Amino acid sequence: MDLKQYVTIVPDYPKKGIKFKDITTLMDKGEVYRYATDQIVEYAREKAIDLVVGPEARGFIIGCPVAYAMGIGFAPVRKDGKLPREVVKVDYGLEYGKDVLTIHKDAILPGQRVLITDDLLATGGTIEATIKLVEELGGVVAGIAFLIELTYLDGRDKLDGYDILTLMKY
Ligand SMILES: O=P(O)(O)OC[C@H]1O[C@H](OP(=O)(O)OP(=O)(O)O)[C@H](O)[C@@H]1O
Ligand SMILES: Nc1ncnc2[nH]cnc12
Repeated sequence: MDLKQYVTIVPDYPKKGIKFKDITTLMDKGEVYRYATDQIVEYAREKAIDLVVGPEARGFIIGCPVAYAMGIGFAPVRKDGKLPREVVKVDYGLEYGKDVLTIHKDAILPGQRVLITDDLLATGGTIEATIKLVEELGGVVAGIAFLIELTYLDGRDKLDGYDILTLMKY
């Protein structure tokens, strides 16, 4: 299936010069959303994943159905102040701003093989920060899966040494 036809490109959102890749027009078509999810599930099975971790908010959209299909857990990475118990934190930058990401301290058991999911790899700041959180808790980043990779940014360089699946490149 050609997934790209279901992604809508929105110019100058949320800032002038950004070509926003809107995946809602992929997600709202059940067979297309399932096809994309199934590709990531297949990858996660190959990597013998124990736990899926995804950053707020679009990492949840990709990661939760994968975790459900595999019968494994999902641990959310959230922006500062959103998780109710003890967290570890990291600062990060992204294509159009910067922020703080957090994860619950007990979200990952040491040695668990983690799949990190997100909709899109841009500068790589979000996933670089997510990797730091997973590794700080003793998790092993066994794979990273995205729907979309923006190859005109250098996100992949930040993730050097990690195994990456991307379903679409722009
Ligand atoms: O590779 P990067 O430069 O870090 O950019 C990619 C990140 O930016 C977007 O999330 P955003 O922070 O806009 O949050 P949202 O999912 O809550 O909209 C996107 O969903 C990725 O998580
Ligand atoms: N160009 C883009 N489109 C959609 N989400 C993004 N997150 C960071 N850059 C993005």
